[in-house]
Amino acid sequence: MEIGKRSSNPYVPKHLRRKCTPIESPITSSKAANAYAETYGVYDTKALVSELCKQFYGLGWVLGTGGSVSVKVFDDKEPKSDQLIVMSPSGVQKERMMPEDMYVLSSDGVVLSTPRSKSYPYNSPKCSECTPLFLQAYKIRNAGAVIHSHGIESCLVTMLRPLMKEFRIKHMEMIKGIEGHGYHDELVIPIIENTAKEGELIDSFTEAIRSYPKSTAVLVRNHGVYIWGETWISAKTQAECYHYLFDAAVKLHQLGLDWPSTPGNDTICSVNTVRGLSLNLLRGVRSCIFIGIDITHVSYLSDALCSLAIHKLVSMFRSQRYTLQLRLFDDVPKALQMWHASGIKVYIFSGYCRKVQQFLFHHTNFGDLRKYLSGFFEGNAKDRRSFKEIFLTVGVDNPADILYVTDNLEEANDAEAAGTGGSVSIKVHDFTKSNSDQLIVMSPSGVQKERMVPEDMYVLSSNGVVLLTPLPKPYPYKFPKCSECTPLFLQAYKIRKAGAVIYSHGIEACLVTTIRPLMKEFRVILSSINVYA
Ligand SMILES: CSC[C@@H](O)[C@@H](O)C(=O)COP(=O)(O)O
Ligand SMILES: [Zn+2]
Repeated sequence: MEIGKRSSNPYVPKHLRRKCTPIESPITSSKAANAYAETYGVYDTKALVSELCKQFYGLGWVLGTGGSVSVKVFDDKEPKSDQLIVMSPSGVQKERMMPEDMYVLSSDGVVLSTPRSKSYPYNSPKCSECTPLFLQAYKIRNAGAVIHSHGIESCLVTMLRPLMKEFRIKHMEMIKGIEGHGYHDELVIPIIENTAKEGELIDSFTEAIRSYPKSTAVLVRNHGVYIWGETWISAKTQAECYHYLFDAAVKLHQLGLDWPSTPGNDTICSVNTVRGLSLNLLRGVRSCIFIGIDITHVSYLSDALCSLAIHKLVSMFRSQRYTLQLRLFDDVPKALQMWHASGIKVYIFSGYCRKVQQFLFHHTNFGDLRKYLSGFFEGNAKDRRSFKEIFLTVGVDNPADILYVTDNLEEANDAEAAGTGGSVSIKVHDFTKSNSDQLIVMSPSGVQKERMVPEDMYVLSSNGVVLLTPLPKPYPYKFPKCSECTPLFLQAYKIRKAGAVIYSHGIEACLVTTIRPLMKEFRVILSSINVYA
């Protein structure tokens, strides 16, 4: 393991990463191994496990010191089977966990780092009793993270049919969230019998893992569930889906319904992928980027000024009678900064004279951004000569090395025809356009929704063309993909002129369709609650 060259652990969300100097010595002894166990890659994972403990406490999975969480320390130079393991301690209040409370183990279970003892009334630290079981999931299934939950649903679901050695469920959309399963698959999870001590589960647990190679969970009767995944994201996502399905089974049982025979709707078609332009700004090498600007980006003190010529506005501004500001969306300065830092030259291209362009980028809502710009060009996207002039001036051999960025699809097509390597809109909100012309912001597919930030969103034109794709994140995050719900959302926007659409997997929304399997409508009468469309 080479330590000195280690960069911050991309496996862990950015806000949890620690900035500190890595330890320089390679691991040659157990002392060095202990030193490695304190590097920031390990610290980041400790921070992640303590954050997950808090989150899982909120979900009721690790109440009363029950349950446990463990994640491998990602290291792209080591096979996963050799990577270190961070483990929550035994008998602790999970919602109060801090990174320094965590244990670090070698891949074969040797404790490399023990948390410091705390004064009375805390017990002296002890590694989780789940350790031997976690190690089996790591070893046999090559897991990247293992979660043990005491969530009440996972306990109750094993009690409904005390003689059953398996939990089975089908015809539930959330089954798709379990690795290796589709909507039409039946989910089967082994149930093992509880023992007085967690460690005594080891034989039946190991046998269950081996006998159910498709399962990524083992239920422990009257106790809880063990869940693992290739990465912490996969383990967590699956854990959420498993708990949802256990909850659904318990509720269906309460309703007197037999959950495995829940009828499905096999007529649902698979959704089409969205056609259109999906261009990621970081994909492919570009030597320079051109940004087209037009009047829609400029906000004025008074709407009445909108129709005035930009030159006049500038002179009015100079006369100090009005305030003029180039209003940019939050991600614009970030993008400019990022491109600038990575050596990409960014130019402004606009029908406005260069003086005006400079003036606007001098006075933005993020201050003077001219330092990120390499030049200003005046021209018309329709005029090929403008582009020829640009190619000559900036000195690119291949016009495809230029990325032309605009909020105007027509202009983008003109630029592309002139040979620039594609086009993408940054963002635009044109208040003059009607509702049906407005852009759509869409959450991405297969993501942890509670961790979403504005930069993770897709931007689509009103007819479903993807105009802006979020940047990819490092492992273990998946490559961005637009929501599978997109075609359905577009219908609600188009047919109902909706301003927003929400698609919920709320368990109530699911169960209400199951109660009367043959009914094609949900109706409420004589109720004090009215359902509004
Ligand atoms: C409520 S105590 C539960 C424990 O005995 C055990 O089942 C458990 O899940 C947690 O083990 P721990 O050793 O605290 O990590
Ligand atoms: Zn337990």
